[in-house]
Amino acid sequence: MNPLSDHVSARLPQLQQWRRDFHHYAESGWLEFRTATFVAEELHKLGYQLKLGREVIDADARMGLPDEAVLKQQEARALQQGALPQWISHFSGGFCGIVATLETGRPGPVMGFRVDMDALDLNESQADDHLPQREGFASCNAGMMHACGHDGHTTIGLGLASVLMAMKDQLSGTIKLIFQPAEEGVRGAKAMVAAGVVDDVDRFTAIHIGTGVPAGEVVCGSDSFLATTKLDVHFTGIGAHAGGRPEEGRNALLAAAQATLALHGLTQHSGGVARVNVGVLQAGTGRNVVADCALLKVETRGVTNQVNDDIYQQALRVIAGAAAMYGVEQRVSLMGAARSCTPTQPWVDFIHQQADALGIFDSVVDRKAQAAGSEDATYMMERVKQRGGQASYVIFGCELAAGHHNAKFDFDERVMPDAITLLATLALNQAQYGGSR
Ligand SMILES: O=C(O)C[C@H](NC(=O)Cc1c[nH]c2ccccc12)C(=O)O
Repeated sequence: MNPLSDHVSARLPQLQQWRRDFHHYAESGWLEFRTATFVAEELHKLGYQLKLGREVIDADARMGLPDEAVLKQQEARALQQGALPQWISHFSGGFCGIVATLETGRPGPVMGFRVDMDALDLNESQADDHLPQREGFASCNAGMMHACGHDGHTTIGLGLASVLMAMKDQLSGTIKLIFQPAEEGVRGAKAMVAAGVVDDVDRFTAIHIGTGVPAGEVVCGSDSFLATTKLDVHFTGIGAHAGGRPEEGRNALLAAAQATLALHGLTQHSGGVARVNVGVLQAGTGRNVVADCALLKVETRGVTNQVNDDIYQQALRVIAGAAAMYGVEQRVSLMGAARSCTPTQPWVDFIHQQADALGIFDSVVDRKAQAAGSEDATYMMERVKQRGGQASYVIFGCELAAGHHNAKFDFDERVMPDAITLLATLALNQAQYGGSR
């Protein structure tokens, strides 16, 4: 046994308790009020310096913010569910971000670690074969579910905070732990970058668990992120009597339906993988009324920023065309965005070497070929790289009960201590890093 593994092992019950609590009180993007107060309280108790809310989130750079009424109602819901009143004012109005800093007082780099805290807009399965349901920690919030593992990420962030504080005499430089809201829909990271949270970071590491990587494998420099743009489209037509005067109507429902079918055909690009998804289509108000309103929630993705931009421009033409076909108005709102981004090789090499040396992983690889998801941590990586720092994105493989974004998603909790062990090792052994900066 070594001191690090002792510290991690001693925290196993705490890790499970945190994770299951966050899972039970799942909160969607910009609404992580309860989660954020608990994270703040734990980090404060550990002795970290905290920056909260507006200090770490630029109000105007937030994308895809729920409206004022929802923010208010969800804050009240969080307080009813035990959110800590002494912290809530910092997060009020959709500012659920936290940056915890540990200055060791010894010279060394600023090491940044980023985790995300939000759930997805999804109803969790209530079937008996779904472990969180069986064990009583399935989401109690309708339409909100941790179906991507961010409950695990938040827990890994807190576990890392706890272990590093316990071993602070062996650290040098500065540790900066970033707890981000609203990763789903790629809405939160840009606002934290705009607030300057990574401007002083020399070596940046973001993480994800699962994503199809097998248990026991760690990907040290994932680079398969799709650039993406998220948009809401509002069609406004004219209502009319569907039997008596249909010709006087302008049908927003048909425009939305036409646009949806055409959008799903827009995935051809010689530059590589491109995707379009219409995840929500809402239209109309009554059976015998020509629908005067419709809403689409759309995303485009591409293997490069260029491919995504091209598909996005094509999507705008399709939307305008569908509106013209039916004589309705259309308005597009940008709801989120992320870039494709590659990690810096010297930092990937260091992570790889440290993961190998730990001996707790069956397989350590640099990258995975498959393009799959998007990530707004890419904004943070890009900023750190721009300023000459190192950045990577590490994926910890683990067994999943069902795929990401599925109502039966669940992950094997044993991935959490392994992730904490590697991340803590990067901080503890940073002096062994031989690359630039
Ligand atoms: O675009 C988003 O809303 C972000 C969201 N992000 C993730 O799901 C995280 C993720 C990144 N890479 C992978 C690969 C597989 C599953 C999940 C991911 C996504 O891609 O839908």
